[in-house]
Amino acid sequence: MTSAQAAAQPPASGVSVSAPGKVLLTGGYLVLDPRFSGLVVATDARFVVHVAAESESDAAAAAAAAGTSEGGVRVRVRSPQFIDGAWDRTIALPGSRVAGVPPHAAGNVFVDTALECVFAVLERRMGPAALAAAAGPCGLRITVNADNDFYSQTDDLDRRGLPHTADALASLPQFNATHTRIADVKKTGLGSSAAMTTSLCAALLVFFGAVEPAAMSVLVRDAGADVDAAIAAAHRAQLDLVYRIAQISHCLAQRNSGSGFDVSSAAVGSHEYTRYDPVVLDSLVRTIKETGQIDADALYEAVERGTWTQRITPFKMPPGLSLMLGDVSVGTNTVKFVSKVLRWRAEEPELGEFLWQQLNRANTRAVTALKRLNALHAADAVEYAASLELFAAVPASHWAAAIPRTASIDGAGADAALRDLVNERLAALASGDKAANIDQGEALRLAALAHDASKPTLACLVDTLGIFGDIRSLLRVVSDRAQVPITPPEQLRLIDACHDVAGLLAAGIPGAGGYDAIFCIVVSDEAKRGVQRVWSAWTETAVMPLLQNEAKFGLHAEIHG
Ligand SMILES: Nc1ncnc2c1ncn2[C@@H]1O[C@H](COP(=O)(O)OP(=O)(O)O)[C@@H](O)[C@H]1O
Ligand SMILES: C[C@@](O)(CCOP(=O)(O)OP(=O)(O)O)CC(=O)O
Repeated sequence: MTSAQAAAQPPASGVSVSAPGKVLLTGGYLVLDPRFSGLVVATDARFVVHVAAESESDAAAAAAAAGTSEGGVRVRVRSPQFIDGAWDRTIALPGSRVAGVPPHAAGNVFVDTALECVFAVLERRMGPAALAAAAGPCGLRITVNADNDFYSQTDDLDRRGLPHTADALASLPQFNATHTRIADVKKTGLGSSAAMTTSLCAALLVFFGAVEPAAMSVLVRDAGADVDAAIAAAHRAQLDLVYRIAQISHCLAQRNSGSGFDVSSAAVGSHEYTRYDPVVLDSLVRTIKETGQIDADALYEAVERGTWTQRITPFKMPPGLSLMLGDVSVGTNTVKFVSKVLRWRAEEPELGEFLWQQLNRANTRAVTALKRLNALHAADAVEYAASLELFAAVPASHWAAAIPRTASIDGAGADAALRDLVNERLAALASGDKAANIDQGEALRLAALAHDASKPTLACLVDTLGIFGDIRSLLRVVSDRAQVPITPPEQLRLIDACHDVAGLLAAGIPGAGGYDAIFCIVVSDEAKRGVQRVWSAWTETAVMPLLQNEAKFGLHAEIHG
């Protein structure tokens, strides 16, 4: 038992824990397979979950309304941003089964599964009587709030007569009401269920003393700092406990699909993610299939003794680079996309594997280039700043035209027939693309600059621009073969238009692709404004700039009172 567990007197005014949203920049689909990894950036849009002991007067009023006050720990969950954001629950002890209680008995599968998983683990650790006592006589009140970026705000901006701009978005109240039911809200693709599940699990574990608040930020705090090794190890183990419970709970709630990169970034922030081997959940999933219920033994076994093989390597955007996300508000059905892509992989296994290997190479090169930018900045900040400035003076399409890439695969050792097939598709798909027209003198000047050995940062920036282009091209071939609109022409046209902006470094369609959003990485404020201008003038689809910045950390806890 840790010191945190021993001091299990819940804080009087409760606990707040927040977790960030995510953007998967590279590794869509590949990251479902533990052989490959993805780069996920955590955003500063956060979910905030507050857990507190229910006051006696509120509990009495609720019990009177429900006509009951008995039967396990009462938990009232509220999401005030939704017209139907109310879920009243009892959690039976012993057993930790969750049941709905009128008048708000309707379920929320992510909330219910998180409650059941956390209580089942706490029950094992603390015993049912101590857990019930720690919950207090009146039960718990849980409040869930999400930053505005998680849901499309365009309807509310229209209602208020405001334009679809970043400034107008910034003027909206925090945790803006959506005026809608939770099932009808338009999501932006930042991973609401993962951020909600992770912050909810963490807030409960902190409230009951199983995890110390300081454990939440252990990875950020301890990076390079001189900290007590034993405390750091204890905190890492506690963060790992949160991670495992959140991962299991989210996985069960979304019926076993998904690589878990979204829960992982909600827990620890931006990183390169290689998924856990799903075998760790086999026995739990099997018992659920057999009985329709979560088996507490199998759950406890997976949490406390399971072999979790995920690899998490923290990542930070290089200095001076900003991530932008344009919400296109149409939406992608990720589960449907994933099942179609996997079906195609089974139909064309050799081509599929070949493309996965090519994509993996391009994804790895993208991450290596971004990491190299960090290293170049550390080595010579003056050269770095000067190169950023040179790069930002020229439209991305001009750099691309001056340093042309063939977008073809030349890999020695690659299967020649597969290589020819992919190269043919790459060429055919690119044949209608708009090419930038720059005069030869300008092309020569830019090429000389990009190859100037005294400007390694500039060379790396130009290379990064090309690598993200290669990723889009390869995803286009996957999209074409699998017949899944991962790279829809509308989105590619928008990305093309963004390449007219000076200072655009990279662009793509995050995660599963499709119609959720596009991302851009820019190297200057002027470039940010340039991209925003392209988005606001875009008439083919509405593009809403989200208030995107990289999160500085994953989970974060605050204790009240
Ligand atoms: N503010 C919230 N309060 C409670 N539950 C939420 C909230 N936002 C999202 N959720 C849960 O997450 C679900 C949406 O998850 P999902 O469709 O997987 O979208 P996403 O890709 O954003 O995670 C909702 O149906 C609900 O169960
Ligand atoms: C296809 C994927 O590899 C990436 C999906 O990324 P998104 O960011 O599109 O995810 P959602 O928020 O669930 O829609 C599936 C996965 O890894 O889970």
